[in-house]
Amino acid sequence: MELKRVDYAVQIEDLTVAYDLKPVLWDIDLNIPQGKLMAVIGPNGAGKTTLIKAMLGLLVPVSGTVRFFHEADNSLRKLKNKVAYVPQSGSVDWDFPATVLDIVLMGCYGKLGFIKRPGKKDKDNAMENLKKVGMEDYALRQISQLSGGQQQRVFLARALMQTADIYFMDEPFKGVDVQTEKAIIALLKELKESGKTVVVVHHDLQTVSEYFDWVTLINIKVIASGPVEEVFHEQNLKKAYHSTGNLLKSAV
Ligand SMILES: Nc1ncnc2c1ncn2[C@@H]1O[C@H](COP(=O)(O)OP(=O)(O)OP(=O)(O)O)[C@@H](O)[C@H]1O
Repeated sequence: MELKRVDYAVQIEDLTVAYDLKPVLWDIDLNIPQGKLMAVIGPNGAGKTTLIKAMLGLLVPVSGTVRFFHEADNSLRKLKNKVAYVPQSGSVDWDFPATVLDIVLMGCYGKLGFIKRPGKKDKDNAMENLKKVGMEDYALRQISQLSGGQQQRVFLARALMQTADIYFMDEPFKGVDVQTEKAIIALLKELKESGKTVVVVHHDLQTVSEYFDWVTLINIKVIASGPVEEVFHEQNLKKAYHSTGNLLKSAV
């Protein structure tokens, strides 16, 4: 029987990351197949944000390799149009003068190069993406004058400008209301349906089965990774969260 070749968006091998010599990710081996909508879950301080940053090359690991789309050259220069990143809201200092529209238009700099200015088509596209996240009425508002949840939606619109192949989102539902959360997950599912890979740091265990088709549980090490219906169960959750209680209530 011929084995089907799996196309991976990300392949991580032997990844160890430390801050001040203290390892916070230890010997991570992880493959993320293309076209999955994947949650990264684990307790506070488990290394979820660090994992995303290490994948993106924003941190220098102690050891290990990260490969995107089976490419040998993983320099950010090569990948900048393929990878989009929505950082945690609150992790960016917005104390500089820029409108919501300016921020969203930054999403197409990779495509434009640094010299070309965005034109009418880019602006129309930016407005379209602001509409998708319900923020079109705020286009000319200063970014510093938005709530955390609204800023998060603007980040998302900016990521959508990038038409990347893989999207990394660090807690996109943090500080957003239920309606916005539903709108964002509908968008992420749309991205997945169009063949994109979406990796989301997520905290709400009760919504994992509803939102995602793939999940990685981490706590310094990878506890489990795979289809939600196979690996998202009480036993793995207890290992990841060092818990003895029922973490899932009636979620699964
Ligand atoms: N810049 C840093 N310098 C030193 N230690 C850090 C730094 N950033 C994170 N850490 C530590 O590394 C560990 C992993 O942090 P990380 O932010 O990746 O966890 P997380 O799983 O995303 O947590 P949370 O769910 O609380 O956001 C934590 O113990 C944290 O205190």
